[in-house]
Amino acid sequence: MTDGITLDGVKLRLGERDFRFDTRLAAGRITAVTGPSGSGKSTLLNLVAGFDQPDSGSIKILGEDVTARHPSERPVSLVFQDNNLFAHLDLFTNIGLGISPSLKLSKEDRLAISTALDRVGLSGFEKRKPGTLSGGERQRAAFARALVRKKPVLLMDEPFASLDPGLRRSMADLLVELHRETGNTVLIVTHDPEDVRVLADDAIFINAGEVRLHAPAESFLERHDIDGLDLFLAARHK
Ligand SMILES: Nc1ncnc2c1ncn2[C@@H]1O[C@H](COP(=O)(O)OP(=O)(O)OP(=O)(O)O)[C@@H](O)[C@H]1O
Repeated sequence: MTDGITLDGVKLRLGERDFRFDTRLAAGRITAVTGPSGSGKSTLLNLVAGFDQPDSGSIKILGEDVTARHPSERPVSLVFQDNNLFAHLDLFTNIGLGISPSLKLSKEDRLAISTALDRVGLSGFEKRKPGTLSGGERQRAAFARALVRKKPVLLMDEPFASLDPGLRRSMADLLVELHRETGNTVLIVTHDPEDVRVLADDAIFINAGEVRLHAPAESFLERHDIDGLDLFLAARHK
């Protein structure tokens, strides 16, 4: 197995909470990140993205040690809950920033932005500011920005949480399509066992700051011997 993301002896304390991650995630696979609220799912993504720094241990992405690297220098795209969209810039510009922080955009780049907006169903929204969009539209805009960045690692924190079931499905299909095209390494935080079934190659279950199970999606869904996992598997997205 080629390593996509490795957390080696990573320890971190945030307030009163301790986290320990010793995990290797295979390259080129979609891994669902599950666990109860407050267990450490977002913290795991923040460590990989570089928004949280481990107190000890190291983090590698595609074999390269990124522990000391600034978030902007890590080969990752993010779709996080707050969408990280700039309120004063229109959607076209927000997505363009995903390609070039100085907004030096070639003709191909501009075409890629239009195509990405089209793929997430936001054609015609180019001039809109994030504040004029619904929560689900903002999530889709964040997804479009991840599409144009073409980084080898994609980190998604509940990216479909504000979408209705129809849109969830089409965004999930788009993610799988993108993954087939690029072979990127995807971590997706979800509270929905259906996402594990439909989207994921592998799944991990985090509880109280540690990975308690890491398994291929199919066998993950059949496990009944892990504390707290039954509750997750019994959940149905409303
Ligand atoms: N900067 C911080 N200072 C203190 N505590 C923090 C900090 N960041 C996170 N925590 C705590 O660490 C725990 C894990 O947070 P995290 O956001 O990783 O959980 P999660 O599994 O993503 O939860 P959810 O499903 O609710 O989004 C929570 O109890 C949270 O309050």
